[in-house]
Amino acid sequence: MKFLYRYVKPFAGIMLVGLFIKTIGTMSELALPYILSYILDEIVKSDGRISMIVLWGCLMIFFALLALACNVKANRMASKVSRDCTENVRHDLFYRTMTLSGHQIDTFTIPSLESRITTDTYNVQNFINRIQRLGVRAPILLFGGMIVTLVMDSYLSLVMFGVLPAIFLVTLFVSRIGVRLYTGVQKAVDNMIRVVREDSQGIRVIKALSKVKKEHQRYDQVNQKLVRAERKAGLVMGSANPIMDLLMNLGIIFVVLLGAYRVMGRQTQPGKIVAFTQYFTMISTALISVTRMFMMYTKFSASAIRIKEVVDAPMGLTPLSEKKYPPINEEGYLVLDDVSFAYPNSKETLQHISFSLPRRSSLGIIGATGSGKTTLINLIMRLYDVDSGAVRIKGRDIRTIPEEELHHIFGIAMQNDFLYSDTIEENISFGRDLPHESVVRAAKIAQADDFIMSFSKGYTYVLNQKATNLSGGQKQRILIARALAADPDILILDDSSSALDYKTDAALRQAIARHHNDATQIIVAQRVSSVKSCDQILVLEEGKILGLGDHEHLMKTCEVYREISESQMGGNFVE
Ligand SMILES: Nc1ncnc2c1ncn2[C@@H]1O[C@H](COP(=O)(O)OP(=O)(O)OP(=O)(O)O)[C@@H](O)[C@H]1O
Repeated sequence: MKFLYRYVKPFAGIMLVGLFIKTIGTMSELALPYILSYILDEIVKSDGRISMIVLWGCLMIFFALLALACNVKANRMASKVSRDCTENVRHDLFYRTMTLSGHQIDTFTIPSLESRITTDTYNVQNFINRIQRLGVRAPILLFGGMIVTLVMDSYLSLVMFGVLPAIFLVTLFVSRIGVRLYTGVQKAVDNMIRVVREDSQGIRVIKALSKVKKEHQRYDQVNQKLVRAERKAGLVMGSANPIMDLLMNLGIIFVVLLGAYRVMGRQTQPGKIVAFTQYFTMISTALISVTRMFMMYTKFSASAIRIKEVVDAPMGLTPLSEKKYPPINEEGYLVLDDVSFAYPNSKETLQHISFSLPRRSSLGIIGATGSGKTTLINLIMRLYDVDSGAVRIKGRDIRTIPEEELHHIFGIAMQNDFLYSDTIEENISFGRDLPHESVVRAAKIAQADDFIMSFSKGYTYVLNQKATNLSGGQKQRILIARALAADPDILILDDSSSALDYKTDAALRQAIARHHNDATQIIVAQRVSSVKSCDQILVLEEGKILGLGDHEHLMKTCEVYREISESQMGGNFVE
């Protein structure tokens, strides 16, 4: 796995030390049955001097303690390596997930990205940990045990080896079935989590529409599916270990019976039989571990590939060379030049969009739902790249502007943006360490200061998850304050005042016009009243421009705009 090698490489030294310690521990374990047989067959039989028995007994205790100390130390080192190594994988994976282009996110899908960061990294951590713990121990016990027993009594060893293939085949079979069954259990768990998530998010509407009983039944169904999957897995896997124990016990019985026969014929000694039973347990346990490691490898490599796909995904939106997209000397501050765009596997969402927005002017965008308004904003912010045409700011193609620089130009509030479960202050400041005065100023302009100050804790009032302790209009005003707080050059309000009453909406627009007259504004709205005073209004329909101009111009020239306007307010607006 070349991809993981770069993450494991920095820990190669500590891993080697850990493996060396593990080797000493395992060798010590391997020595114990041999010493035992030596005590029983040689020392007890020769003169039985108690001092010698104590001496060899102490040696056994020494090896047992050495094995314990080495294994504990090596296991701790293995845990550290797997933890630190996976931390780096997770770090890179999270960073890359955050820097994927819109196209890439659509292709990977969000649930899949979530499970790559959680389940897949967990599988990788588990494997790196196990391979260090068992990767040395199991082969040494397996092959070392075989060699020692062959040296002690080759005849008995061959009998013992005869049982091993049966253990190997049963382990392989059980592990294969186990993977399949537990994948089924995992799917059932995912399903249950999905239903719980949906129901807990929609609990209010479920209650309001008296759907509690129906949702209860839906939950019961997925819950029962999970129980059935777990029962099936439990039944099959529950008999796996006893079968394995049975095979091992049968092997031991063979060894003891045959050993007894050979002891009677003076071909071997009783101490060796005792040692053989112990070696047999060691060897078969090691064999089971090796087989399971191979099965684990399949799961691990699938997860590693899924992680690699994201970490090594080509940087979708890196700045491109100005040679390819040279700056243009033009009047407009924000210019869209014949832009067309389609989402993957979809028909063209935007077609031939052009407009030029002077600095400090405002653009309203209006159109039916699904007409492409948000998509246009996504392109202006370069969350997606245009398929053809260009978006330019101050004559520079945005594809040539580094992401950090580009995104500093914008302040944006979207309709369903998220709020953290944190203080209102932090939700407005948004990790930008803005001074308190800037936060308050933004909240005042966003018409949010009054309701914030009505909370006893004011700006330190803590929001619930998903801000359920705020009304829809209050949430929108906090989001608008967030967009305003850093004094952006381009302010984008994407359907972000839809929950405000007309009066508050009008006050908000006036305050923005007064305090942010330096900013170039783009306002996406469903209400004509929200865009009426903009310098230019863009009317979109099915991704095409139907009209572009100010309110008066559009009322005369754009039938769709006139219809929307008249249907909403009979052509007149309450400000
Ligand atoms: N990530 C996406 N992948 C594929 N298609 C998408 C994606 N996002 C939006 N679309 C589609 O693109 C079209 C335009 O969507 P967009 O969100 O831009 O419309 P909108 O005018 O902002 O709508 P609304 O007013 O309802 O927010 C819709 O048909 C939508 O289904």
